[in-house]
Amino acid sequence: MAKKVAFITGAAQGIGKAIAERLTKDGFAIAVADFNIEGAQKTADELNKTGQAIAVQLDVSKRDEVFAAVEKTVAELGDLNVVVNNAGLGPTTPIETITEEQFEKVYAVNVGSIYWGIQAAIKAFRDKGHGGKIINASSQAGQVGNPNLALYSGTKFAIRGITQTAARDLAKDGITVNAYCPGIVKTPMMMDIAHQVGQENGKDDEWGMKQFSKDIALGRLSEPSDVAACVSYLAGPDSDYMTGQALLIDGGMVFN
Ligand SMILES: NC(=O)C1=CN([C@@H]2O[C@H](COP(=O)(O)OP(=O)(O)OC[C@H]3O[C@@H](n4cnc5c(N)ncnc54)[C@H](O)[C@@H]3O)[C@@H](O)[C@H]2O)C=CC1
Ligand SMILES: CC(=O)C(C)=O
Repeated sequence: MAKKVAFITGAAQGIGKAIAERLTKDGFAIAVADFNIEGAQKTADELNKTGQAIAVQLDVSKRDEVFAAVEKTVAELGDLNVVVNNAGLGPTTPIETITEEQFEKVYAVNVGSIYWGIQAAIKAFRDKGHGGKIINASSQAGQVGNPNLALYSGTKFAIRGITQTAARDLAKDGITVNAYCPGIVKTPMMMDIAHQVGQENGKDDEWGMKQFSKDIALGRLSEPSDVAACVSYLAGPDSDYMTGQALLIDGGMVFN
C-alpha cells in the first residue's frame, strides 16, 4: 500500500522536527517545509535513514509559496493526507511596545499561514479525490492570556477560532481540522522568550523559563516529543471522529 503523506511546516527544528520524526515512525512520507532550507534538508536527511522525506522551502506567510510547496510535495511524494501548520513566531511584546510592523509580521506568519495552509490542503485533497486531516499549532497562550505576549497570544486565540470554523466548513469534504496547544516546550523559540523575560528583569534564562513553568502540575517542562505524540494521534485514524478541537498538551497548566 502507498505511504500516507504528511506536510509539516517549521519542521527544520523544535516541535515541527519532533512531529516529522514521530510521523515517520508512524509510517508517513514527510515533506519537511521550512524557511530555513539548510535545516529542513538536514532533518530530511536524518528521516531518510529510516523513512522517506523531502525538504521544501517556503515562507508560510506567502500564499503562493505555501501552494507551491504543497504542489511540490504531491508531485514528489505522490499524495497528501495530513497538513500540520506548525511554523510560528513567538516574540515577547509588552503591550505598549507593539508596532504596526510587528503586528503585520507576526499575524502574517502565525495566522496567515493557517489560512494558506488550509486552502492549499483543501485543493490538494480535492485534486486527489479524498479527505484529509489539517492540524494547526495553537498554544496554552491561545487558551489564557500570557503576560507580555499580547501579540503572540492574540494569534494563538485566532488559530483556535479558525480551526473551529474550518472544521464546520470542511466536514462535508471528509476533512477534519484540529489544533494542538503545547505548554512550555524546550525549543529554540521558548529559550528565546525565556532569555528576553530574564533580561528585562535583570535575571538569567533559567529564571525566565521558571516564570512560565512554575505552574505545571506534572512538574516538568515539555519535550518536543510530548507534543509530537499527541499530534501523532491527531494525524492517525484514532482521531477520525474528532474535529474542531484544541488539544491541550501542557502538563496541567490550564484547566478548561
Ligand atoms: N516552544 C513552545 O513552548 C511552544 C510553541 N508553540 C508553537 O509551536 C510551533 C513550533 O514552535 P517551536 O518549535 O517552539 O518554534 P521554533 O522557533 O523552535 O521553530 C520554528 C520553525 O519554524 C520556522 N519558521 C519560522 N517562520 C517561518 C516562516 N515564515 N516560513 C516558514 N518557516 C518558518 C523556523 O525556521 C523554525 O524552523 C509554533 O507555532 C509555536 O507558536 C506553542 C506552544 C508552546
Ligand atoms: C511560546 C508559547 O507558546 C508559550 C509561552 O506558551
